[in-house]
Amino acid sequence: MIRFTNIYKRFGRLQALDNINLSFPASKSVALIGPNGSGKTTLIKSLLGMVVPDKGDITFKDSSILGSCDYRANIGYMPQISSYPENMTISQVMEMMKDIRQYNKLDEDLVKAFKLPQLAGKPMRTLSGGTRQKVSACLAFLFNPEVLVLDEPTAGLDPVASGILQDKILQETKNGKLVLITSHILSELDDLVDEVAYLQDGKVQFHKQVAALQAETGEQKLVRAMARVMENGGL
Ligand SMILES: Nc1ncnc2c1ncn2[C@@H]1O[C@H](COP(=O)(O)OP(=O)(O)OP(=O)(O)O)[C@@H](O)[C@H]1O
Repeated sequence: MIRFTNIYKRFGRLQALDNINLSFPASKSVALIGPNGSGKTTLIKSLLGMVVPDKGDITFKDSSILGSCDYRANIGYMPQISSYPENMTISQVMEMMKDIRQYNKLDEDLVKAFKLPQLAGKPMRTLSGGTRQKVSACLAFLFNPEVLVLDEPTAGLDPVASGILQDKILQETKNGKLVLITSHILSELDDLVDEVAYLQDGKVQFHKQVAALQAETGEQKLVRAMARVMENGGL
């Protein structure tokens, strides 16, 4: 569904993405992991059109997205740090987004599960970090996109909210969507992701099915499997 081919991105002297080749199919949930500064957010932003690669191509359903913007309606994005019109209330932000976006069907599962209607009148500037994250999650899923890009989605969420979001991710991959997740909390990715792409210094160290990783390392938990991979200097 999404393919990165020979993607390079440089910021000054720093090679943030260094010949990235990755392909992600529909109906899968994929973890993008790697140390701080390894290029995960830059990769995500290049898919979203927020960073323009120096070289290479990115395709969505076999069509190049570079220089195009229509495909963005098919991607829901939950950023690591969100920025909203701070004086608007939650409901005003949601209504504004509905006015801007084209959509066939709204998906309000998370809006209901997070009980956002009860908070609808609160201005964005007054929200706790976790509630802001909930608003971001609701907006990412609201327009029923075919691809979801979630950057550190559970950071700041309490365990109940985290569980609700994880269940939603599992349900949507079953419904045929592609979900790309970055997270440093590997324990939260257990039972959630089907594949892992590991980046380091802007390069893909490996991209594997979780089942293959578990079989190769003899470890069921992602955190332990990843530790084995590091010990062995990559598989
Ligand atoms: N706009 C920019 N200008 C200059 N350097 C940038 C810019 N964006 C990212 N970088 C640099 O590119 C490298 C990759 O950053 P990126 O945010 O993609 O890493 P990351 O893997 O998402 O890290 P983290 O886990 O900390 O979120 C870092 O060294 C970062 O400082």
